[in-house]
Amino acid sequence: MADGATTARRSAIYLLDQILGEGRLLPECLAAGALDRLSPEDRARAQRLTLETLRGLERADRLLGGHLQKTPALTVRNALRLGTVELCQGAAAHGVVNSMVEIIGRSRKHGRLKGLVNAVLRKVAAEGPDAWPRMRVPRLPDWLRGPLVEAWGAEAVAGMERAHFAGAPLDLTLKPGASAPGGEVLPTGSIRLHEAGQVSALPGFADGDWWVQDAAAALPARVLNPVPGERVLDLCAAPGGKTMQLAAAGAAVTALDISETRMARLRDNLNRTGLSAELVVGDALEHQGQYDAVLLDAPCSATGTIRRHPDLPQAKDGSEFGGLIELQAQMLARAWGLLKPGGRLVYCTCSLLPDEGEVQIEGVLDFFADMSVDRAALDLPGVDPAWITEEGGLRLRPDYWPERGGMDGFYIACLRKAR
Ligand SMILES: C[S@@+](CC[C@H](N)C(=O)[O-])C[C@H]1O[C@@H](n2cnc3c(N)ncnc32)[C@H](O)[C@@H]1O
Repeated sequence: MADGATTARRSAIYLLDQILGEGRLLPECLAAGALDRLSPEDRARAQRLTLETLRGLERADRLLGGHLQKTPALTVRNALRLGTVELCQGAAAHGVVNSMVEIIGRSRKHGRLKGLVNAVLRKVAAEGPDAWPRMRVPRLPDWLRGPLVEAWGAEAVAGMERAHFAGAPLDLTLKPGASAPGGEVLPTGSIRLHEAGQVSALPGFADGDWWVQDAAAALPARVLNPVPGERVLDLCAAPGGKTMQLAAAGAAVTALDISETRMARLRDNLNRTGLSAELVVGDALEHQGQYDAVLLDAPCSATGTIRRHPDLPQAKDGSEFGGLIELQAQMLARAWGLLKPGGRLVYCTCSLLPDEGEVQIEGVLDFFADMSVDRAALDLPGVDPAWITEEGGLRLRPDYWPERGGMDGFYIACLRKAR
C-alpha cells in the first residue's frame, strides 16, 4: 500500500491534470469530491503540494526544459513538475524520486516512462535546489499580464507577481469584544497570522470569536459602516464574511445569494459565530424591497485573490470575463433601485481589472442623476489616501503592504442616493 506522502502526491498530480488540462478551478475539483477519500492530513498535504506546484510552475518548466527532448503527456509532466518543486524546496531526494517513479510506474498508460521520471528527477535533484532561488519570480500568463501592465504599469505588476509567488498569510476578522488567537494587528484592524496551521484548531474558532477574511475583503463592510438597527441588504452574500461583519455591527441584515450550497456555508458560519441574518436564496436581479444600505460584492474574475488561488490564472484564459462585467453592470443598476432615498450602496469586486471596478463606477455615475460618490466613507483607519482613485473609489492591490505580506486585490466604492 502507498504511504501517505505518495497518496497525497498522486492526488496532487490528479488535481494538476484537472486544472492545467481541463481548465477546472481547485475549489470546483474539491467540491466534486477529488480528495474525499483521503485522511485530513493527506488532503491538506495534497492541496498544499498542488498550490506550491502552481506557484512555481514557470521555474519548474524552465528547469525541466533542459532535461527533456520532447514534452511528455500531461500527467507525466505534472509528476515531474511536482517533483521538481518539492526537490527545489528542500524535500529529501530519495523520497520524492521513489514516490514519483512509483506513481508513474503503476500507471497503465504511462508506466513505461518511469525510467525517464527517475533519470530527470535525479538530474533536477543534483542541480535544481541551487538554481531555484536565482530564477526569476514566475510571471502571470500573457492573457492577464498584458491588461494588468496596461492598467498599473510593469513595476506594479512585478510587485503583484512577487506577492502571488509568496502566497498569503491568514487574516481574521474579530467579532466585537472577542480576543484574537495571537498574530499581528493590521492598521485596518484585521488580525494576521503568518504561521496558522489548521484553522479549526485555533483558539476561538469553536466559540465563533472570529472568521477568516483577507484584510482587503474586510474593508467593504467597514466602508458601509452600518448603524445598529439599519436595514442592510447583502446582495451577493455567500459564504458570508461581509454578512457577519454587518450583523456583528448590529444591522438588520438580509443576506441573498443565488447558490444554495454557498448559502449553506453562510448558515454554518452564522451558527458558529452566533450572529443572525434573514437568508434568501435567489437572483439579485429579481429581488424586491427597499433598504437603508446595500452591499454589492459582485461575482467577478477574482483576479485579486491569486495569492491564495494560483490555479486561477492557469485554469482560465479571460474568455468568461465579458459576461461577468455585463452582469456587474446589471447588478449595480438593480441594487440602486433597492435603495431608499438618502441610502448608500457599497460596490466591490475582488478583481484587479479596472473594467470590474473603476470603469463600472464611471459608467453608472453617468447613468443615474441621483447618484454621487461618497469619498468620506473611505476615510478609515489604515487606509492610505494614495489608494483612493480619481472617481473616488478605493483600489487595493496585492503589491501593497509588501513588508507585511500583501493583501488581496479589491475595488470598493460607496455611492450615495440623493434624498
Ligand atoms: C464574491 S462572491 C461573494 C462573497 C461574499 N460577499 C463574502 O464576503 O463572503 C459572489 C457571490 O455572488 C453570487 N452570485 C452570482 N450570481 C448571482 C446572482 N445573479 N444573484 C445573487 N447572487 C449571485 C455567487 O453565488 C457568489 O456567492
